[in-house]
Amino acid sequence: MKILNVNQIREMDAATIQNEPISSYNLMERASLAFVKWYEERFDTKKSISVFCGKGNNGGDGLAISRILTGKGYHVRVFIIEYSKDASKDFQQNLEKVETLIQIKSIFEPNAMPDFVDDHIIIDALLGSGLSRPVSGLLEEIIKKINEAPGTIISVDIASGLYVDKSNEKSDTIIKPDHTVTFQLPKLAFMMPQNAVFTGDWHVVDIGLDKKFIEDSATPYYFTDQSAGDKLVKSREKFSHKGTFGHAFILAGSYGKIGAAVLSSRACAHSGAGLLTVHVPECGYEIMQISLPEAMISVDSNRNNITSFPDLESFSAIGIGPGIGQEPLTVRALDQLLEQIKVPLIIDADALNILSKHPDLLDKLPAKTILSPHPKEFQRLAGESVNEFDRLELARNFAEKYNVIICLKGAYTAVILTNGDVHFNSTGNAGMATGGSGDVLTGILTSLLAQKYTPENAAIFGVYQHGLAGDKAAEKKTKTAMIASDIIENLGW
Ligand SMILES: NC(=O)C1=CN([C@@H]2O[C@H](COP(=O)(O)OP(=O)(O)OC[C@H]3O[C@@H](n4cnc5c(N)ncnc54)[C@H](O)[C@@H]3O)[C@@H](O)[C@H]2O)[C@@H](O)CC1
Ligand SMILES: Nc1ncnc2c1ncn2[C@@H]1O[C@H](COP(=O)(O)OP(=O)(O)O)[C@@H](O)[C@H]1O
Ligand SMILES: [K+]
Repeated sequence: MKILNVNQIREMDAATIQNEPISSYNLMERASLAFVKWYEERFDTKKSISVFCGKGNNGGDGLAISRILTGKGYHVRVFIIEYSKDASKDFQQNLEKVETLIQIKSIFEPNAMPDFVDDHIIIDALLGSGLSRPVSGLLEEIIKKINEAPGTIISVDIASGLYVDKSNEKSDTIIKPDHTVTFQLPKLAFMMPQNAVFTGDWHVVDIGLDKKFIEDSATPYYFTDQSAGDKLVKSREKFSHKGTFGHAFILAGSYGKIGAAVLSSRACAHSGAGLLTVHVPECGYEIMQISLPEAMISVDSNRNNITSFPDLESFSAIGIGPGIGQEPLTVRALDQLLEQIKVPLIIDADALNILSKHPDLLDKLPAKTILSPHPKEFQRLAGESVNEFDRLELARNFAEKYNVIICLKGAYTAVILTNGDVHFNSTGNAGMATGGSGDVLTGILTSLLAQKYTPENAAIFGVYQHGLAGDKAAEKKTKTAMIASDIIENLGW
């Protein structure tokens, strides 16, 4: 699924109106019906509803939603916030239809806000994608009061006060919804951890906007939903043999961190690689043999750390980093590996930290190497950023500069390709915020590279499957009880 910017969203609405053709009033009706369908599936008529409307098209949606919900037997109160004399044409048209049906209260000053009872729904239709400046004055006061109110807040399209595709200031006043019901496509703002409280759980509803326009729109931003994820699966042919699926090679672990080697190797084996060799320090030999009899073990001459590696000739892809530490001899081994490698590579964890401390190594990275930093590792690698939009730009520049693919890990892991395209992942959950989850991802990515997925597809698909396995694990064990091994148990496609 594509993520478009605010201008494209406006053009997409206009293209739909022109090409379908449909009147803007009827498009608003369709959007409002889609919102109501979503609402009906979750809330019964017992809960009373207050709809807060601005005077643009987002407010117009609010009016149409109020009318449709009233028609379905919901108890709806409507408040129009009179922050401006002007109103959009479709707002005005909807107002005329609603006035005869429902009592509307116009609010000219903050103290005119109603008192709310606990079990109450607030629909936020103050401002939508048309936000052009931070909210102030009456609107700001109203938003503060709504945020303090008990009950459930649902934002129409986007929380009022939140920009679609750029960073807000920390001081901005923005609705903090429990849910956002957004039209047609997810918004870039939803991908940023800084905006989690300003999106709540967000849901995309289809309002039939111009598919051709969306197809033809150029954007660097994509969302890997189920249909995008499913398209990337490579099937296992009937006459395939273990040679077909490559020989993965993982270098991981140090004294006290052999678990990282176990987790990444097990994830690799469970992601379809034909053969797997794991290189560990001597202290990891027995642990690895017992934990994963399916893998071949290559043992370092050093007891506690990785200081060397075997001949690389027979391997089809290499993953390095989980738990390796940053001892000088390990740094040297990584340097030598970068000199010799001729197959796809994924670099994670301590290997990334080594790159941060030895930036000269960055120039040795083979084209399309995958780097999988969490935000802290990325900061060490590329430096500070003032907000998450800025961090994303930094990552895009870094990916282009070094010709690498970055999996910037988080709730919506951003897979950043060498051309600057960003694929945000849809799967995964907070149960994965537990030690070892990242090691599991390294194993999956090494496995997919060994199976000759392109580095781009390996990164997008691997991140997607990692999150999906995490979701299955959370379903079975709960987010609290699941551990990284449960992600491995639930791999498979
Ligand atoms: N255009 C269309 O065809 C459709 C639009 N839809 C709805 O329309 C919304 C966008 O509508 P609009 O473009 O009218 O935008 P808004 O409803 O977000 O309102 C924009 C208006 O508010 C003003 N404004 C912007 N920032 C302000 C601020 N901080 N304080 C006070 N006033 C401010 C603008 O100058 C403009 O007049 C979408 O979010 C969606 O809810 C949907 O009905 C679907 C179809
Ligand atoms: N809240 C979350 N929602 C979805 N995925 C998450 C969340 N928290 C962590 N993850 C995922 O779990 C993994 C954690 O990786 P990392 O921080 O490297 O962990 P570790 O170093 O412990 O292995 C990443 O793939 C990340 O995307
Ligand atoms: K809104």
